[in-house]
Amino acid sequence: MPSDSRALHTGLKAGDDGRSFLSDKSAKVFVAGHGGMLGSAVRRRLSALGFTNIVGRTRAELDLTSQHAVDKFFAAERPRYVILAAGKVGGLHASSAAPADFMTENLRITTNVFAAARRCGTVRRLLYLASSAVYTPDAPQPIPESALLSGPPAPGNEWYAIPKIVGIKMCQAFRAERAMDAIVATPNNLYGPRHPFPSESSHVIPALIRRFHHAKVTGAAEVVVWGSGAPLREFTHVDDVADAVVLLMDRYSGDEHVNVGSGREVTVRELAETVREVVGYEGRVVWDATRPDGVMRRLLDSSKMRALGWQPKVELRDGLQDLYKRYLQSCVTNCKP
Ligand SMILES: NC(=O)C1=CN([C@@H]2O[C@H](COP(=O)(O)OP(=O)(O)OC[C@H]3O[C@@H](n4cnc5c(N)ncnc54)[C@H](OP(=O)(O)O)[C@@H]3O)[C@@H](O)[C@H]2O)C=CC1
Ligand SMILES: C[C@H]1O[C@H](OP(=O)(O)OP(=O)(O)OC[C@H]2O[C@@H](n3cnc4c(=O)[nH]c(N)nc43)[C@H](O)[C@@H]2O)[C@@H](O)[C@@H](O)C1=O
Repeated sequence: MPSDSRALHTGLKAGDDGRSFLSDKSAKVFVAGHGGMLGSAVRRRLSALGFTNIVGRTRAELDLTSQHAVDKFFAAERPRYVILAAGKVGGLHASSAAPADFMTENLRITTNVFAAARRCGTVRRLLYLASSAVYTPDAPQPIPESALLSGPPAPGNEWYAIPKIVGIKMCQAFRAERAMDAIVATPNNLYGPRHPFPSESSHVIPALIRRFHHAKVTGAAEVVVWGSGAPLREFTHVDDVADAVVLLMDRYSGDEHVNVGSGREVTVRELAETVREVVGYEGRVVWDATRPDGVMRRLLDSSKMRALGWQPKVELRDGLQDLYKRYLQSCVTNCKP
């Protein structure tokens, strides 16, 4: 297996013509999932850097689960770079509530985009977004990239994790066949603007912002939070992850996926307290032990990403304050409990 991009798809890897990603700003970049939380952060970052030819499609315009539609799109658009940030995503409860949808949609999106990108023949580099969910709960902490496939993913989360492992392996397979310069970023829990705010299926941060806000405006005496409060999580702001994605597109071409995490852990209890303070809710927090904790700890070893020059900038409290401000702005039209 090649350890770098030498000889990958002759003429189609970043840098062959002396151009790195960041010196190729008029090239067409397809950001799949450009309307999502991470995809929109990547698009904002690329625009700010001066990229002039960013292409995105909503799901209504291009359903990535349809191979025919994806082939047609790639044949017509012929992008030079692809960032695959589309997929079915959700919190702890979401994938166990809809296992078949998580498996089929995420596998289809991955196989369709990889096949079409290869067939169209213009793609110099493709970056796939995996997830820290790929690691087994028994992995050493902080979790190195080498822990991949050292054990099964967390029970209940395999429907999301296994398609993500397939995505990582897909990149390695395409590299092994010298078919495409495909690389992988593996972020931990993300938060930021455009975080979806549905109830049961959302991640913890949007769920808590919404619940504390609703309790504040209705004068409720308590807010119920899931689990014991003891699990540790490493949250990373999407703007920091977007920086990592750009950096990898520019400087990285290797078989191994690259972890992306802020390096700062908090317990769910500390998170709930911070959200309570940011929202300004003065009532009690009650822990619902009938709800799952999920994995007790999942801290990534992101030393490889840092060695490439990445430095996360957004502090959790600042990111939460910004998110709550945006939530209040969106409440003008829609702020259901
Ligand atoms: N959020 C997190 O904590 C983490 C996320 N990741 C990964 O990062 C990536 C981005 O996640 P995030 O931004 O949070 O997710 P979001 O749910 O915010 O965005 C996902 C995007 O994918 C699009 N999409 C989903 N299905 C299809 C489809 N069939 N055809 C076309 N577009 C589709 C959505 O479009 P639409 O809105 O129109 O449905 C949306 O724009 C994902 O691969 C995720 O697994 C990794 C680690 C943590
Ligand atoms: C990155 C990773 O992210 C996800 O895994 P997760 O970190 O377990 O996800 P979460 O945000 O849902 O929960 C974090 C913690 O928070 C606690 N918690 C408290 N109260 C609420 C609450 O109200 N809602 C939710 N969702 N969680 C709550 C909850 O009990 C847990 O301890 C997966 O989607 C996984 O697939 C993935 O890729």
